[in-house]
Amino acid sequence: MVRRPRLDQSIPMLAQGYAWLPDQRRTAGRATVHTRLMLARQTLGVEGPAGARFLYDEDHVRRSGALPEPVVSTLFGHGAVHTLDGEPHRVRKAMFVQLLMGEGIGDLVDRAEAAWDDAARRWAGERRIVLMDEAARVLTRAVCDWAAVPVTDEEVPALARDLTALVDGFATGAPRHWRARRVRQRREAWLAGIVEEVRSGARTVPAGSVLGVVSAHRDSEGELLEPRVAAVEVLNVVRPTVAVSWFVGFAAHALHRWPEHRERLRSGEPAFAAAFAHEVRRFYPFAPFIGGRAPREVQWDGEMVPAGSMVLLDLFGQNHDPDLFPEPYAFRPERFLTDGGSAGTSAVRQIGPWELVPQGAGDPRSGHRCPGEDVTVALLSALAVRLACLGYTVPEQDLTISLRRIPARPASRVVLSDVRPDGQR
Ligand code: HEM
Repeated sequence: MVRRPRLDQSIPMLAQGYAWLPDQRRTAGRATVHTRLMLARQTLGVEGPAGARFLYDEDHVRRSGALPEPVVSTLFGHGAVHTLDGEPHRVRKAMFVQLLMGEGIGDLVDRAEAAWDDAARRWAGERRIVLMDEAARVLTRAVCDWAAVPVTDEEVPALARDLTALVDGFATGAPRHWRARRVRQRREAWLAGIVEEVRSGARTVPAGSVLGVVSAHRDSEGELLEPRVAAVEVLNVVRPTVAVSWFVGFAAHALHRWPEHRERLRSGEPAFAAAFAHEVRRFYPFAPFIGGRAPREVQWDGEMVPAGSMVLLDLFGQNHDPDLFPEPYAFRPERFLTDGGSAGTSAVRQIGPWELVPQGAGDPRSGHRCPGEDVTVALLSALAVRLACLGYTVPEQDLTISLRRIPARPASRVVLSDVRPDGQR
């Protein structure tokens, strides 16, 4: 039996960030911990493949009405796929799977590479650049073109800032939270207007594009989505794609700390680039945990979980579980390769659905696992290779990554100077 705290732990959770659940597990000496969140609601923290399986079973945990209002009003949007269960979720999720898990993502990657190459020529003329901001612009340009969201080159920097703000403000009471709420109101209204233009025929979009598919999507009742909800779902493609800029920042951090990986990335060996992307996603803190609410009393790990309790899966904790990833605090892309990672002969090893969980666990087609994982790995692999091929200097700056800040990032957002697209360092 694990000790159950009486007081709400929301403030310690926000103060400790990614270390909050791992610390509680260390104190309790076991993988399952009890705590209280969201006005003292009983909360169970789980970790590991069995805990993940438990959470992804809809008999045990439901999402509808469970996600905290501040997260829905900033990161996901009201009515988002993240907040649905059962048949409504299945129908909406199929739309995302169709858009994000097929061959179309090659086109998105090509656009991102072209936008990066354009930007890199400009960086060469500048005294210094902030890499995470630049990567957000590159990704905004690419994903808006790919998704058929109409944005001019002049509008890209402001949109990139807004999309970054939506990601940056979900887990804090600081001003960046209130900015994210305002941005969401404004950008949803803008995109809802565009959806209405598509539906009325005033705007034409390529068949199969994100904007076209979401505008025409019918829910489990056969109804079109309200324009505002359609806008939420277009943002749920565009916003997280731009969030890959966090991983680009972490990739630069890794290349700075462990420059021995640069040469192999530069060689363009696809398996190594993918393994590097997986290790960046595993090693660095980004999505802290996921959760939902128990619809009825359930049992887990010898613990009674009352109806209405929150259940959280510790994503950061599981990605650093030594039973799954030996020496979890060593940055080793080779852990994701066959043949111990020997150059030229290795491929990416099979990764179990409940093992590596930076973007959730299980099957993205049937559960809530992120449908954008293929997009993330493809974009991150491509941009990490380009980053490794770039010549630059890393000037004096604060590259520390605080585990207390959610979402974490290098404090300086990675400043580069003397950038040379030719790759001479
Ligand atoms: C930037 C890196 C990304 C991270 C760290 C990330 C992380 C996550 C996490 C943790 C979830 C929740 C899983 C769950 O609740 O079980 C999720 C869901 C989702 N992600 Fe991502 N994601 C990323 C990129 C993307 C991209 C690039 C897209 C789309 C292009 C995307 C679209 C979605 C959608 C639509 C959902 C909701 C799935 C559902 O509820 O069924 N994500 N993501």
